[in-house]
Amino acid sequence: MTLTTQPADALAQMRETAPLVHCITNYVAMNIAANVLLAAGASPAMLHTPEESGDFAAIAGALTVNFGTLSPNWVDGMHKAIDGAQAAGKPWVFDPVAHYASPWRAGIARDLLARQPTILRANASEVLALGGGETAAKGPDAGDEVAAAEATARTLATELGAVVAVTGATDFVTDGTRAVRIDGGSPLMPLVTAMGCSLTCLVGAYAAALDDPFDATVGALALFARAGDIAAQGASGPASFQTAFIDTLHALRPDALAAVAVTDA
Ligand SMILES: Nc1ncnc2c1ncn2[C@@H]1O[C@H](COP(=O)(O)OP(=O)(O)O)[C@@H](O)[C@H]1O
Ligand SMILES: Cc1ncsc1CCOP(=O)(O)O
Ligand SMILES: [Mg+2]
Repeated sequence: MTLTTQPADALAQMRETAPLVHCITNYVAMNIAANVLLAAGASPAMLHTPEESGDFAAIAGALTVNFGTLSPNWVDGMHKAIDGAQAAGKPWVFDPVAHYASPWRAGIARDLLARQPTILRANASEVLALGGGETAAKGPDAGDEVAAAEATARTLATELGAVVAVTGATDFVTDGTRAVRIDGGSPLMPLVTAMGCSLTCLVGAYAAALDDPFDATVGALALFARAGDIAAQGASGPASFQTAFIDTLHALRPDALAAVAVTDA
């Protein structure tokens, strides 16, 4: 097995650490992502202004950068936050939401990728397009299967020296050497906005608590997969699923993660 720290132990460590996570995320995601982190056992802070983002990133356990709702002032705040995190030796996670949506956004994605993220978390269409591939997607929703993006993810991980997580019905995580697939979750997950953005923030929480960013990423994705399975059982649609999902994150005990299928790829 590729993992040194299994998802159950990773969850216990993350909760014991209760890491402060500096999340630069979009207006759509701020509320649900903060609630996801609190329910899972981390401590979120959603702030982005360049006047303070560098100082704050240095005192947080990890930084996450998601550019879903972008403006020039935010871009400045992102770069200052990355400066602060890197100077303090803290990991940072990049979520390039719909980076192919406009030439301006694509250029900013290239600039941020050049800043050496510790972890890249994206859906299959975003990963495919980062590798120069064709995608059917135009906005934040994926239009491609994870399997179609696995080879690109391996190449990107090696080129960037980062962990790359491609999410969808079956998630794929690689650092260029190790690779796993994670099954679970629910088809209701892509029907709730900002689930991926929330997951990116949670990956940051795990990266703050664990030394190995690969194990951290797999741990966070395994928690989402298991919580998605459980929450879907009592949900009648996307809205009740969202509520049940946050309740499940709060109630879930580490030993429940033994049921998640994490297989070498
Ligand atoms: N069809 C599906 N079945 C099960 N889980 C899914 C499905 N689609 C997405 N997920 C899960 O939803 C979460 C968000 O992933 P995804 O929808 O790919 O991100 P994004 O919201 O950025 O497009 C991940 O935990 C992923 O595993
Ligand atoms: C709908 C939307 N529009 C801009 S950002 C955003 C949220 C995207 O969230 P996710 O990538 O998690 O689906
Ligand atoms: Mg997304």
